[in-house]
Amino acid sequence: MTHLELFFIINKKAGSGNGEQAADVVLKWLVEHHISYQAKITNYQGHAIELTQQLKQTHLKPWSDSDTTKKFPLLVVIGGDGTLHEVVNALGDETDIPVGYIPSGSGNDFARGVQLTRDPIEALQQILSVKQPQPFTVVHYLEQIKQEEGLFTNNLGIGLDANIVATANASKSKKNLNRYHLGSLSYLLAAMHVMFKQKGFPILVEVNGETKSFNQAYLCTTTNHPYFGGGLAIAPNASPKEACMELIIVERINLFKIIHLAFLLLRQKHLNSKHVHHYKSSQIRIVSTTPQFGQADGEVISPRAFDISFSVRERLFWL
Ligand SMILES: Nc1ncnc2c1ncn2[C@@H]1O[C@H](COP(=O)(O)OP(=O)(O)OP(=O)(O)O)[C@@H](O)[C@H]1O
Repeated sequence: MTHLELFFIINKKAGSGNGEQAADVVLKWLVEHHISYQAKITNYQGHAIELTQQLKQTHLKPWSDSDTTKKFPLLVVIGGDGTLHEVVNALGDETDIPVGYIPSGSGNDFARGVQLTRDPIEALQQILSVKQPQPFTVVHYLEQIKQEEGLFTNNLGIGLDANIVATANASKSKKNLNRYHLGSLSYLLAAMHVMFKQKGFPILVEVNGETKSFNQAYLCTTTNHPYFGGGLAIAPNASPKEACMELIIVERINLFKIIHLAFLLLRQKHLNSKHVHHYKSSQIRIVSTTPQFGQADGEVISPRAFDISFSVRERLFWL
């Protein structure tokens, strides 16, 4: 018996097939323990948005409407950061509808950021034992030029990190590596390629009442928790439990210095570099006038200019 009515959204393709493996063990465990559930499988990019919107119409409800005499309908995502991103955005302002999560992507940065186990059965048992959701910070973004808005759970980057994700997704090697469950290696290959190709670009930043301009930005990432790129601690002190986000700007420097900085990043010492600028705030605006790739939670935004304002929101997760 459980106090929850479970609705799963499953991306079997996440993590080069990890999603399918995780779903198999989780659903088998539930059957063995006589716990009923409903499961919906995503068939294409964006499908998790549609499935969440359907469930919102029919079953899901805000935690404030929970009734102790009835099972609470809980949406649980099995997939990676991109699938979670779609679900959180489909729920939008309804941040009081909790989301459970069983991470099974390749990067799993959100799971790292909220210190959630990456063992599917442990994550499931945690969901079943929890009695109420807990709030975490997510970040709202509004891009003024194209009038687009959304939420991210991890980070939104303009420049290098976005270029790496776009290059990896476009590469033929990703498909081949995915066949051998080595999808993450395609990001490393793309990083080595793009690190040298990414040019500096001008940005303007408004943060904590000050306006700052950078002529040669290289990486410009706003983040909700420490990790990006599958466990790299770009903002080691960021916390999704605090009502603020962090902005990291790295300037374009020569190749030797970039390589040195990459080693500092691996040792979480990069914030000491004079080429790395670090801000913490609950509101940030970034203007980037030359077309650059963007990425939100690992989902690519094709090259464009950005005038983007960030603010923090509280959202409930069932973790
Ligand atoms: N059946 C499907 N076929 C192809 N793509 C899908 C399918 N279902 C979902 N997707 C898309 O797959 C993309 C990647 O999913 P997700 O981010 O969950 O996995 P991942 O990239 O392996 O994990 P992470 O982001 O944690 O590294 C998302 O954009 C999602 O919309």
